[in-house]
Amino acid sequence: MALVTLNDILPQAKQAGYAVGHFNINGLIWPQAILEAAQEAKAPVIIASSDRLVDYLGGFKLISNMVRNLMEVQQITVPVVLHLDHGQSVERCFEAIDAGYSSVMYDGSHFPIDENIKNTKQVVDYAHVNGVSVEAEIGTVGGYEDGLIGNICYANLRECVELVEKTRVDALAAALGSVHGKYVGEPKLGFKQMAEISKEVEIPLVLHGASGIPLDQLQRSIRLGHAKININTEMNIAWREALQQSLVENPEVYEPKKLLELSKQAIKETVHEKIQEFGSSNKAMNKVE
Ligand SMILES: O=C(O)C[C@@H](O)[C@H](O)C(=O)COP(=O)(O)O
Ligand SMILES: [Zn+2]
Repeated sequence: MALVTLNDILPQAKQAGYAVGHFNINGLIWPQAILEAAQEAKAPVIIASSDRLVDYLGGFKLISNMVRNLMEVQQITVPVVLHLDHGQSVERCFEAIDAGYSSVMYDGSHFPIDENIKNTKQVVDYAHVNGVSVEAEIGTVGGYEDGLIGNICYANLRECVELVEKTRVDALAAALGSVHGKYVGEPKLGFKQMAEISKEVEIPLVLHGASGIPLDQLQRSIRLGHAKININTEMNIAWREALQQSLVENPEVYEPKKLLELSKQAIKETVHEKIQEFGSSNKAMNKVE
């Protein structure tokens, strides 16, 4: 199956009350594990490369070819989106589109709203002509974002409505108290503001920094319009713990493939767990009406 866009999978997820998992890649075993889990669970899936890691991973073209080739080799039949996460400039989004990504996020959240809207609109115009979907961001997710440490800054309702109307973006990440990386203490999402934004903004919402958010808060966010949920940290913690176990248990082994097998399984198990939590298993066959 060819890559699909957010528009092929998020509207029906929102309507039916589940969310599609967005999983970041940090090396070859991540897309392998994510695709295996999604295929086994019969779940649509979003494979994302964060802009801050694109060059480290070999560049847009390599990532695009890698994901397409893995889909062929692994005989993947579930819908897969290849998405640029936290695109750092309009030009970087154009590069990802030219390299074959089926979706991009332009992260203009650190700009004043007028500039965020102007830049997001440029990305949307180019993306839509090329059949690619676009996610935008308003407000600041706490923790590590876009290569910078940010303090939480809630999305403003009026700005969300204005950005969506003026740019015709396909999905909106409205910062509402979530944090990238590990939470210190219990996550507390702003459900009052979430309900207000969800009422006024018709397009699917995106939850960043979802690692560590308890199931009840995830499910409440899904009921309030979140159809895309981003996970990176939980996969990486599972990877690290399994790698450490492999190294301790096999002091004589130096073949990377053997040492990495357990950590690949750990990534896969995390993706399986999240797919169950988000309610997207067995949703791969839903077609866009
Ligand atoms: O780490 C990145 O660059 C990607 C993340 O920002 C991703 O967009 C995300 O929101 C995942 O959050 P996490 O699970 O809390 O790492
Ligand atoms: Zn994020």
